[in-house]
Amino acid sequence: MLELKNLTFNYDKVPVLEDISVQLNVGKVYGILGPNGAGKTTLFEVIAGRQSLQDGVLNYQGESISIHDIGYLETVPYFYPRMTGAEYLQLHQVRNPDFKIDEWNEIFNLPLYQLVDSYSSGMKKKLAIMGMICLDRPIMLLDEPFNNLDLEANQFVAQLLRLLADKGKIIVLSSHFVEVLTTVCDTIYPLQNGQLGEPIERSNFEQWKEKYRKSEVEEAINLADKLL
Ligand SMILES: Nc1ncnc2c1ncn2[C@@H]1O[C@H](COP(=O)(O)OP(=O)(O)OP(=O)(O)O)[C@@H](O)[C@H]1O
Repeated sequence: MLELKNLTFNYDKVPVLEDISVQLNVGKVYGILGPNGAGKTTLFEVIAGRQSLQDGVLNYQGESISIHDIGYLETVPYFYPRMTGAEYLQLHQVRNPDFKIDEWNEIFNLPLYQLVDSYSSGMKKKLAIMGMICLDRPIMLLDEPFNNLDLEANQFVAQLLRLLADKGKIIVLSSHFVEVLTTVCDTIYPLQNGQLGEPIERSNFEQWKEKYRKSEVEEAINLADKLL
């Protein structure tokens, strides 16, 4: 279990995350849904150790979390310049020599012997996903994993995340797209005003989607209608 207790984070005294407590279980896919600037990336970066833990507790299986427990897919993955896709994966393979690069690439179909600089954004995303699978960490955090992926890759990655959860991972992803989250997740947590709202469970997704569409989108479109 991944446990966040009273997690609080500020950027220069501006609060972004306020007293977040949640328990996330093995074998489940969790979605974090929040508007732009809600703090999704900050939350992932604090859990992944990219931002220091200012206040609160982060435990995995009852012990203080280690960065080696976590695989983190950034919204826009960073790659060293002048590196090929194969070299990137070989670096990850040091941690998991059993990872079969060529077999996995039969699925992702990337030009692994070209420089990553020459890849499209979607290709870079696929490479970063391969890297994360290779690391094979028990907790996988994915910030907007579907951005830049084509439809087929989108569907594949969605099912892959379910498969990884079924094989014992804790998967946490963010997306702006409700439809995507409700397809993949077991539970969705809204993040707003620095706090996680009540969890929405799969059995309530349909009902919640109706309400969500009405409250958020209709309000915005009514306002736009007045302004046009
Ligand atoms: N390095 C930083 N320094 C100061 N403030 C920051 C920094 N990074 C993010 N913020 C602020 O923290 C808040 C949360 O940002 P964050 O990127 O976590 O949101 P998000 O939910 O991931 O947004 P989006 O959906 O647009 O990606 C925003 O108000 C943002 O301006």
